Parts: sequence; C-alpha cells; structure tokens
Amino acid sequence: MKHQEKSPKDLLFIVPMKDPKRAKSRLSNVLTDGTRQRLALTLYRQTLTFLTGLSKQAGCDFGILVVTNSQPITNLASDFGVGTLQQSDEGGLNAAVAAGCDWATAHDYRSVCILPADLADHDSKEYLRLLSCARTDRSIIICPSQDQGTNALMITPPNALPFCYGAQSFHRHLEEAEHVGLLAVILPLEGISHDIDSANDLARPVSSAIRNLLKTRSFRIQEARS
Ligand SMILES: Nc1nc2c(ncn2[C@@H]2O[C@H](COP(=O)(O)OP(=O)(O)OP(=O)(O)O)[C@@H](O)[C@H]2O)c(=O)[nH]1
Ligand SMILES: O=C(O)[C@H](O)COP(=O)(O)O
Repeated sequence: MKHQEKSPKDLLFIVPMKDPKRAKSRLSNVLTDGTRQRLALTLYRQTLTFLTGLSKQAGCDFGILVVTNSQPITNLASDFGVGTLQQSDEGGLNAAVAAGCDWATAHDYRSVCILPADLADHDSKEYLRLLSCARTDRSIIICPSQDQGTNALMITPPNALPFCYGAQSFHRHLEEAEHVGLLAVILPLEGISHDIDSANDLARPVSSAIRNLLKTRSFRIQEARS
C-alpha cells in the first residue's frame, strides 16, 4: 500500500473503485462493453481531478485514498499522487469501504468521507458546504442519491458505522447510525445526489468530460430491452 501522508489528519476521502471491466453493469443493456469501461474510467478520473483540486484550496486540506483491486485504477491514482489500498478479494463495496475506514483509523484520521467514483459532476460549492458542516464526535453527515442510495458519507470516527451500501442504503445507513448511537445529519445536495447508474442518468445534465465521451463514435446507445 502506498499513501502520501497529509497533515493535519482531520479528514480522509475514501474513493472505492471497481475494476472498470466489471463496472456500470446496470448500463450493459444500453452501452457497449468498451463504452461502459470508458465511462467508468472517465467518471473515476473526474473524481480524482476534482478532489485533488479541491484539496489544494485554502482551508481544505484532506487526504485521499482509493480502495480497489484493479491495477489500472491503482496506476491512475498514482498519476494523481493519490494513495491506494489494495482490496484483497471480491468482498464487494461494503468490505472495500470498511477496509478504507480501518486504514484511516490505523493512521489516526479523525473522520472519513466515502465518495463513490460515479457522480455525474462535481460542484466545489457543495463540497465546501459539506466540509464546513460541524462534525461532532460520533456522527455522520449523509448526502443521499436520487434513488435513496448513499452518495457522500462523512463518518466520525472512521470506523463507527457498519456499512449497508446497496438498494435504499440511505435509509439503512440512518437506521444503523441510530442503532450504534451516532448523531445523523442529512445534507441533501443536488449535484452530489446525481450518480450515473442507469440509462435515465445519462439523459440528465452531466459533466463536459462525460458529454464528450457520449458524443464519440464509440458510444452506442441501444434500445433498452423490455
Ligand atoms: N473497491 C470497490 N469498489 C466498488 C465495488 N463495487 C462498487 N464499487 C464502487 O462504488 C461506487 C458505486 O458503485 P455502484 O454504483 O454500486 O457500482 P458500479 O460498478 O459503478 O455500477 P453497477 O455495476 O451497475 O452496480 C463506484 O465508485 C464503484 O466503482 C467493489 O466491490 N469494490
Ligand atoms: O448508494 C449505494 O448504496 C450504492 O452505491 C448503490 O446505490 P446506487 O444504486 O445509487 O449506485
């Protein structure tokens, strides 16, 4: 595991990222395999571009850790100067983020923010708002997705919350937070609520990088099978 230490160790962004060959499977009925992979990689690259830019802004010093079992994803993180934690097996998303949180605990981070690498776009104003939210001891700040999933999830301390990523995880994370005695703050943010999971998400506003990808000839949107 390689990771560049950042100081102060107040906050670590954890970005889980699948092998692009297996990513965005819910789009397999509308996108070719090659385009799905390129989409996953473009979304991942824009996440790292955004986060590394944000961390350079005054007052936003935080660490970034990618959790993956993919060598190309590890190499790309390294190009951005971002550390990676190798996911040891196919434990899935919950195991990946839990491993990231264990790493954050072992390295004395006060809080983590789990951010999936498939958001349609990023608006720094929203993240500055998220970062300025008071993080009390034993708390979560949760930004739901449009389909009641969990997009940004800030947790203090890092290993306080059992993870329930999957369908309707926004509600399940709130229930778990209550169960383990964490204060929960719900922060609905329009931009952060839009991830790209389904064909409908491709019809909504997306970043210019994704727009450009969808304009290329390799993009082929097929009729969804009924
Ligand atoms: N490290 C790791 N990241 C994962 C795993 N599953 C999902 N992710 C990441 O979690 C974020 C949200 O992913 P999902 O929308 O659940 O999965 P996806 O691969 O993007 O799309 P689907 O295959 O359609 O579910 C993305 O950044 C994924 O790359 C996993 O098993 N391990
Ligand atoms: O938000 C979640 O729990 C998972 O990432 C899956 O949800 P999604 O359908 O919004 O990707």
